[in-house]
Amino acid sequence: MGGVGLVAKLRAVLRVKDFRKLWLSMSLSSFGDWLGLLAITATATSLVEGFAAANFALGGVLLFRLLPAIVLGPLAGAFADRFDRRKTMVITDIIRFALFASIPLVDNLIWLFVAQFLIEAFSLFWIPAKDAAVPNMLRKDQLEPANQLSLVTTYGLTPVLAAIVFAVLTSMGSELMRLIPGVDEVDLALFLNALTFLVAAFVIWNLPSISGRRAAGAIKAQESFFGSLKKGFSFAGHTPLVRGLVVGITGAFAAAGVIIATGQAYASALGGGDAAYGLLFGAVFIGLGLGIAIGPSVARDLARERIFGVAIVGAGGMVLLMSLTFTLWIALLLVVFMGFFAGIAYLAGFTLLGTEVEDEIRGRTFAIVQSLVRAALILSLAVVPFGVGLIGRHELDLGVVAVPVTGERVMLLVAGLMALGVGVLAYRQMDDGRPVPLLADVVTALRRDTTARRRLAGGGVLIAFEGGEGAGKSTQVRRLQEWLTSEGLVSRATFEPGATPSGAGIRSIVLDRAHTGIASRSEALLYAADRAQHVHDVLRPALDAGEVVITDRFVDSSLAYQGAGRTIPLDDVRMLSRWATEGLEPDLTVLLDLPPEEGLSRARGRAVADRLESESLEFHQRVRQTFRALAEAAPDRYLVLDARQTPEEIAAAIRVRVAELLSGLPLQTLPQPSAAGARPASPDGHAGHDGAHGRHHPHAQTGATPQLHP
Ligand SMILES: Nc1ncnc2c1ncn2[C@@H]1O[C@H](COP(=O)(O)OP(=O)(O)OP(=O)(O)O)[C@@H](O)[C@H]1O
Ligand SMILES: Cc1cn([C@H]2C[C@H](O)[C@@H](COP(=O)(O)O)O2)c(=O)[nH]c1=O
Repeated sequence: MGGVGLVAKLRAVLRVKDFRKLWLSMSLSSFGDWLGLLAITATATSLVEGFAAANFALGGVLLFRLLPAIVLGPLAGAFADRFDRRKTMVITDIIRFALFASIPLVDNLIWLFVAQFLIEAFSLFWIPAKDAAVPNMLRKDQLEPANQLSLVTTYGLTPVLAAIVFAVLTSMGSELMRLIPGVDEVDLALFLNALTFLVAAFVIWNLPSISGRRAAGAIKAQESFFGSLKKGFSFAGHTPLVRGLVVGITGAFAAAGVIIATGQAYASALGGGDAAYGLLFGAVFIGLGLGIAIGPSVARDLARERIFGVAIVGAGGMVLLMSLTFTLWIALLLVVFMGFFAGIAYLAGFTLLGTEVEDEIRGRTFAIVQSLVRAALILSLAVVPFGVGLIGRHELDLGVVAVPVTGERVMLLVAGLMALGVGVLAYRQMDDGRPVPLLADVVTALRRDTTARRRLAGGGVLIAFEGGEGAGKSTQVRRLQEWLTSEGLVSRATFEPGATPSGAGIRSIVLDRAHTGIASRSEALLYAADRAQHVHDVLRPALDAGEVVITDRFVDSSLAYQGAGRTIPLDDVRMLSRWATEGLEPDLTVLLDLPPEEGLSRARGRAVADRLESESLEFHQRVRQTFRALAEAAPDRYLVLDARQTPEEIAAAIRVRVAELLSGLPLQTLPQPSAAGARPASPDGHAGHDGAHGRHHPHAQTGATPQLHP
């Protein structure tokens, strides 16, 4: 029942009808875009003669693609925030259809540049409108899988599909000319591309939800266009989270520009030619794809604000190592990792922009990021080749070895350092001051240690006492609570079954010997129902308040009694308990181990045997063996004690282990430890507890655990 798999999440996202339609039309446009890029670059080079001219034409196409964003990007964002997003998208799609279709019809390089510039300019209005609309169609938790789907489609699937279609069209070349006179494969690709925009316009027209509140006229233009533009910049500059995202994404793209610009020189320095360059290029995409696809499940519940900075630092580290690498396969590995971290950062940044920025200003924020990203790319692509040329190729003689110092390596080193710097800067800007140290946060997230994560985040500490009948659990729970109180910590003692009003009813059903014939499964369900209520009413609230919570029995009792005792498969009982507790696990389980004969005789000396105590000795032996097996399987989380020792000896051993567990954690502390007396025991012999009331100590405060004296 653990985490929901990615496939299930994607399915859930695709079940949202409007998002599904938008995603399909986005995929179609993206396919058209890639096909168009291939066709346009082919057209550009075919319209001129000679190697230099072809390269100039190619560079011109890319420059005209990136250039408009710098000037028009922020304007487009303000537009997306002020006007009906659906109409903006439909109109820009129709214009892009006309512009793409005009390229083969006009068949001229200047017009190709102009059309390319205009297409890019209109795309700038389409993208923030779409980016800002998507978060309104989905729940917050669905945005990450939705972004995963969109990014993998745009950068993984559609370019490959477009390349295949283009290759097929190219191979059909002359056939095609015969079939449609005057139309070659490049023309056809461009016409096809144009058509995808027309289809997208039609689909989007039929998606009123894209307009959001704008369609209802809820958003009135109270400020001037330039006023709203200024507000967008001021928001991005003054909101720490957005500022961190902008700095991080821009810096990361500047570093990416350096890698693109040095790629060929780096590949040849590694002793490879075009093939090595191709491999390095492919490795980036493999890494990116992996980062986007599996990054969230690796990072799990690490806060996205933290993942973002950490991933940029990770990518920077990889680039830094690349600059020092002389072996192709190591470089390839580093590039995959670099892409992996970059993919994680991109997805986290994109998702945060969608979830954390209000709809009202989202379009402008996306647009500012877009513009800065493109500006950073252009700047890197323009400046880096100069730097590489200027530095040239040298050798640094270190006596034992001569180290080559080359332009591309120095540039990569600079890019790596720059990424490290912006990663740290972004992390500092975006960190919301959570008390968990970064390393512990990352390690516990990677280990999926949810219990340690709760503890570290000030979410209290849960200690469970387990063992057979009469093992001395209630005695030790009471002693531990008294000691914690004397040490100045707010603690709560509770028990299962029966600590809540409904639980008390369940307790009397399951333990009353008059209730014969309760089926094993219904017994398991009754204990699970008691536990669910206990977690909801008592354990969770107390933990959320940062208390040390001690429970006399928890999940292990169900595993031992209903699992081993009643012979219900352990996995079924485990699943049921996990569902009832929503995955809550103790930080420490103290197992008081005692031969059942001895425990039963102690218990019988106390009161008449209840329904469970009256079970056979074999039943209780199976219970004991299961408790022990559970403890053996996870020794870090258990303290197993021989319950034949004196109560004092047992209590002392427990105090030592608990002191170790609590050391340095942020917990609720009592202002004056001596003033707080121990709580009285409840009438049924269990240590005192606040039960369902969930009261918190009136003068308690959260702070680091004081020095404990076990
Ligand atoms: N270490 C010990 N040695 C001998 N007797 C003990 C010890 N600890 C507790 N006892 C006694 O054993 C009896 C059962 O103790 P306690 O109620 O603490 O056990 P328990 O594990 O909570 O039992 P149950 O699960 O049946 O409620 C009590 O009479 C108690 O005084
Ligand atoms: C939580 C839990 C308990 N049991 C059994 C174990 C004992 O026989 C009783 C509880 O009695 P106690 O005096 O309060 O210890 O219930 C169980 O079978 N399954 C469980 O999940």
